[in-house]
Amino acid sequence: MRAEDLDWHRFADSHKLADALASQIASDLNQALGERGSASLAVSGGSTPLALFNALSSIDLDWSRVTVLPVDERWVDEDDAQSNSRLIRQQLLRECATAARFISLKHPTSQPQAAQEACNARLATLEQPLDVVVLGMGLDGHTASLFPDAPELADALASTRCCHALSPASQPTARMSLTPALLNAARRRVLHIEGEDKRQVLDAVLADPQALRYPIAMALTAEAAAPLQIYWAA
Ligand SMILES: O=C1O[C@H](COP(=O)(O)O)[C@@H](O)[C@H](O)[C@H]1O
Repeated sequence: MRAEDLDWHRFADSHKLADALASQIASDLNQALGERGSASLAVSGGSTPLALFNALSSIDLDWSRVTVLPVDERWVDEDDAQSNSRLIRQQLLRECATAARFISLKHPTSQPQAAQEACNARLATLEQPLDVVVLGMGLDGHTASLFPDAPELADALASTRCCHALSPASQPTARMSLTPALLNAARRRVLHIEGEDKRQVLDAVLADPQALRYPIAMALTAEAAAPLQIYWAA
């Protein structure tokens, strides 16, 4: 696959991107509510989605029938500044979106490996496939918490379950990540990246799409349920 074969949505800045992506997500969620009575949205953590969360939280839809969950979690307390759950609760589940149901990946175990069964059981209550998945990407090519230097990466990529625990050597905390099996089955799949440096990483991935070196390559598979849309801002 080449960069020009992907479904690119390019924006001059993060705010224009956030407004456009929030409108598309709201439209997808409304369609799901109309067709199935409920909707689901899996979002990334980190710093990139802040403007998106802000734009989405001000959109009026029936959030009480929407389930929101993180695509990954850092194994810290949910009130820790590093917690993706905390970020989503504080920045997305407010204003119009306060009523959304939230599914956390965090469990009270010291390591995520001990919570993998319980986390998979919790996720099994979700209606599948997910309606919308918004992935991010790090400069090392990781997406969700599928890190290139995690010993569990190959197992997570091959898993048929919903989530997998990983311990990336580069990260201060272990992680829980949704798996490609769940992420790639979504009705809408978006990769939200910003900056020239991340665009160059994506170019490198396309030139050498080995999933273990660049875990984001798992999202570029032709076997996914929907094409991957790239939302990029300079
Ligand atoms: O650690 C994480 O990093 C990625 C990328 O984060 P960003 O700060 O570069 O936007 C993120 O997508 C993931 O959810 C998060 O846990």
